[in-house]
Amino acid sequence: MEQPEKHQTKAGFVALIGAPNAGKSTLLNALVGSKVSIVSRKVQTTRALVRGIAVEGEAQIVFVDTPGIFKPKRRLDRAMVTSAWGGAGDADVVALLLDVRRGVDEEAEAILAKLPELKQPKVLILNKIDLIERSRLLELAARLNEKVPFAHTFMISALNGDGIETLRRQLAGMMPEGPWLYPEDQISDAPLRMLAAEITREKIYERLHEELPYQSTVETDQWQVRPDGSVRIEQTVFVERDSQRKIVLGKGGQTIKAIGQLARKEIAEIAEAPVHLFIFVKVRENWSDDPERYREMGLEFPKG
Ligand SMILES: Nc1nc2c(ncn2[C@@H]2O[C@H](COP(=O)(O)OP(=O)(O)OP(=O)(O)O)[C@@H](O)[C@H]2O)c(=O)[nH]1
Repeated sequence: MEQPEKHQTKAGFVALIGAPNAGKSTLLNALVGSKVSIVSRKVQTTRALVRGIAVEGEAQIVFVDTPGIFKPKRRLDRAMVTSAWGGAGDADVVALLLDVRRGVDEEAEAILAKLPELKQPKVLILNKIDLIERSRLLELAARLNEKVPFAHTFMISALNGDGIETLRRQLAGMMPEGPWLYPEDQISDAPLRMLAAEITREKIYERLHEELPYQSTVETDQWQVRPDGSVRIEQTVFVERDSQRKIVLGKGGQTIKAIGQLARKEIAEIAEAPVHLFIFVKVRENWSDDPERYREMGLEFPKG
């Protein structure tokens, strides 16, 4: 008889599904312990699949951070939703993350109705427990488990870390046996240039969320390591109209300069090198109907 290996490794994928603002990015960062996904108070900031990789004992857990699932209207929204469900279909475990304050609203109902289509084991993660009373929490957990048979229910606060360790341990136990999928020290396989674009986009949102709702996208065109070890990065911000370009530039270029300074600091942290950042702002009418922009974001271009 074959001896079982003493230290059998495990590895697999966990798809995080949830309505916008449920706290997916915050949770991913807490689980992985490093900033790999963009956290923002604005909804729908996560456009592409960003993976964070956590290691727990002998297990490697690869998290697929899905864009918020909501009712798609525009083409870009539809691409995000398709990408979210696609990511879930490939995963070993599907984790539904809910904001306990919002309870079972219309959006949660829509997700719950679709969950049975997925074959994988499902877990329920109730987030933001720091914001509601325990009795309401237990009632919500019971109600949700009546709707969908979840393998586990976790109650956590992604923000203050409550329940995170237990969640990571249990998920690790659910991973299939097999060799690790990524090198041990790797926390994200999202290319650095994509992360850099996300960071700049985050700064634009923080600064201009009133004036420029969702009508911009950022791409990293150049990532050049120089002989002194510093990195020269060129990025383009695409907007749809010249009026938006003026807003992004600001008076005498003040706005883009401020955005660039903030972005440069954070990009230098992930690049672990000094960064020279050059940002260009271009008008591209209907960029949200251009297949090439979708490829850059790692999304399928939805037809029609
Ligand atoms: N009080 C509290 N706030 C939280 C908790 N988790 C997340 N938040 C907040 O909820 C907001 C949304 O969190 P995100 O992580 O950006 O949400 P998301 O689901 O990733 O959103 P998208 O990427 O836009 O789909 C942020 O302001 C977080 O700080 C929590 O456990 N408690």
